[in-house]
Amino acid sequence: MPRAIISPSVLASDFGQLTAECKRMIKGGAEWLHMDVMDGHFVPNITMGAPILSCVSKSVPGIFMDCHMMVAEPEKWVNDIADAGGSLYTFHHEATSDPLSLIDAIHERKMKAGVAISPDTPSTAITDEVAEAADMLLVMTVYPGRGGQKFIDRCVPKVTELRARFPDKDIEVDGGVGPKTIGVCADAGSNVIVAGTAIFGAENPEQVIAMLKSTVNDAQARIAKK
Ligand SMILES: O=C(CO)[C@@H](O)[C@H](O)COP(=O)(O)O
Repeated sequence: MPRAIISPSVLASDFGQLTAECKRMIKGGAEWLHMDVMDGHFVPNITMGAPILSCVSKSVPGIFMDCHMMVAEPEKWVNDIADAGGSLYTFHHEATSDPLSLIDAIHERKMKAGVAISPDTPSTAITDEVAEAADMLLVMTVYPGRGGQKFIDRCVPKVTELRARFPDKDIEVDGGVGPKTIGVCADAGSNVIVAGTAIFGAENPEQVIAMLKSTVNDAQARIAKK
């Protein structure tokens, strides 16, 4: 049964705050830290790249960096992100023509490989071969590009479809996920939860992390009994 993993999407305005928030989230129960890498091409924004991630991994020992590569040429950054200490390298299905070779390249550098689909990409775009080679599938529940957007409900059936096809795979949801939307995500079968605004905007982030986690674990137990 896939276990609940909470991966806060770290929001920070400087490096000191970034590392402090990562440490606070780990202390507060987060297993992973979701690092949004945006290149200004695949998405309009530019965020951080390998040099920042390298500093984070050195400053936060033991961190699991869940690197979400919102980039136009995901093949280009595998070595840099691996050298920077990336743990999971998730690329967008829409950004590559050869996902299997990319997954091999990611595994060669000892990172886990994730495949993301944007809201307009159907779950069937992820073939059985690609899903089986990958360690995680990411269903975006907003258009990639920035935090704080409204959860798109019509993306949820894609989680259900992928969970039915791949009962043991880690399935991540990302975008507008929080206490109001976790129920449908968990019931659909997602077990890796990314949340930015819902965690960082809360008075008590630890409570939100615990609530997200218990909702997923309860849903997974129900799904396993069916
Ligand atoms: O990558 C993205 C959006 O592009 C997400 O990781 C968001 O940054 C998550 O933030 P919230 O939607 O939870 O505020």
